[in-house]
Amino acid sequence: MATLSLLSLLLLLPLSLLLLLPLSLLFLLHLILRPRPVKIPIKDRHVFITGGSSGIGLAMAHQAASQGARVSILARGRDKLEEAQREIRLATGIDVAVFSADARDFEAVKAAVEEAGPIDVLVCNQGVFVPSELENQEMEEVKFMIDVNLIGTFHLVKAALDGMKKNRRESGPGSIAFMSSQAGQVGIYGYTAYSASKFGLRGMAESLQQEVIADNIHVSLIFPPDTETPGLAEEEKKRPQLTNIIAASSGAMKADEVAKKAFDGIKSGSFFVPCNFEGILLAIATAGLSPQRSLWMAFVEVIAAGIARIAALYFQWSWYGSIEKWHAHKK
Ligand SMILES: NC(=O)C1=CN([C@@H]2O[C@H](COP(=O)(O)OP(=O)(O)OC[C@H]3O[C@@H](n4cnc5c(N)ncnc54)[C@H](OP(=O)(O)O)[C@@H]3O)[C@@H](O)[C@H]2O)C=CC1
Ligand SMILES: CCCCCCCCCCCCCCCC(=O)[C@@H](N)CO
Repeated sequence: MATLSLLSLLLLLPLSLLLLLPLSLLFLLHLILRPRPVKIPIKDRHVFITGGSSGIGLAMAHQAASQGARVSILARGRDKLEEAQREIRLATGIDVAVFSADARDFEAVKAAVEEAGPIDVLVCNQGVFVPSELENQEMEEVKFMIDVNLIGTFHLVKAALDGMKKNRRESGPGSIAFMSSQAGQVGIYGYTAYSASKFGLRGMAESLQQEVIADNIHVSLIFPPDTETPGLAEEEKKRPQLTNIIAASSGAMKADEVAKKAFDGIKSGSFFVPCNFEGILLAIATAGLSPQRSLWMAFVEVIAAGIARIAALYFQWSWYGSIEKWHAHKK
């Protein structure tokens, strides 16, 4: 009898410890996770999407309209805006409002945002990408990417925030989403300026979330891989071969799929919004001091941190291998 209970104790003890460890970790995380979970509805709300006349932004405008949102889209080109409007009307029977403005022009952005009316969900998706080694890129192109992708997003937030904060109590939680890129999580050959503009969005998003949380506004950062859009088709004409090789580490997606992931992330109030499997790995590997609302994701981040670092080092090994081979081949 005594030996039996000793035996069961010997077996049960490590077993219960094994269970207790993850359970107490989950409990601890449950206590400390901030900001708290939130749900952000789309239906009957004003969704304002920049770069909504093409690619990912257009796919998001489609989806928002068919989910019953009031949609506004902003871009520079009038023709593409009107074409997008026709296309969405044809597919959903819904009219989106269109605004022609350059995100680099603060006054123009302010005028458009004011005319559109208070925003519930702001999607800053406008973006330009001209891949090149920095050595072969003029400063003009560097500034172009920083201006449109990063400063343009500042313009939008500055223009929209006041209206978004007002009426937040009546109309429920609001969202500000930034379209980053997987190149905003890891530096990629040929993307010195583009990656800098997208990494900048992360610093902006982390700080902004702290500033607007008390106003019930929730920030999302979306990280798509290569996505089939008119923009990518243009980009591919001049992409350095090494950029192609390294970017192929993550599978390409369709604009519709990215738009769907983006809205799922926005609706669940997720701070990081990865779009594919590699994106989930990247999100875990680059979690850093980012806010996390999901208990499950926080748990995975803690448990997988070491493994994720090994995976990251493996990718660096493989990329530097490609770079070495490329230079050897050139000689
Ligand atoms: N496609 C991809 O592989 C990936 C894209 N992304 C990001 O997703 C976003 C959308 O990309 P994608 O759909 O491919 O791009 P597209 O080139 O297909 O569309 C870009 C949109 O942004 C608008 N835009 C560009 N410059 C400005 C500006 N200065 N002011 C206002 N609007 C502007 C364009 O309209 P107009 O030119 O008329 O102004 C267009 O509506 C970008 O931020 C991009 O960096 C992230 C990862 C991968
Ligand atoms: C730890 C595990 C890591 C997992 C895999 C890492 C894969 C990284 C691939 C990065 C691809 C970048 C594509 C940028 C697309 C883009 O923004 C341009 N098309 C311009 O629009």
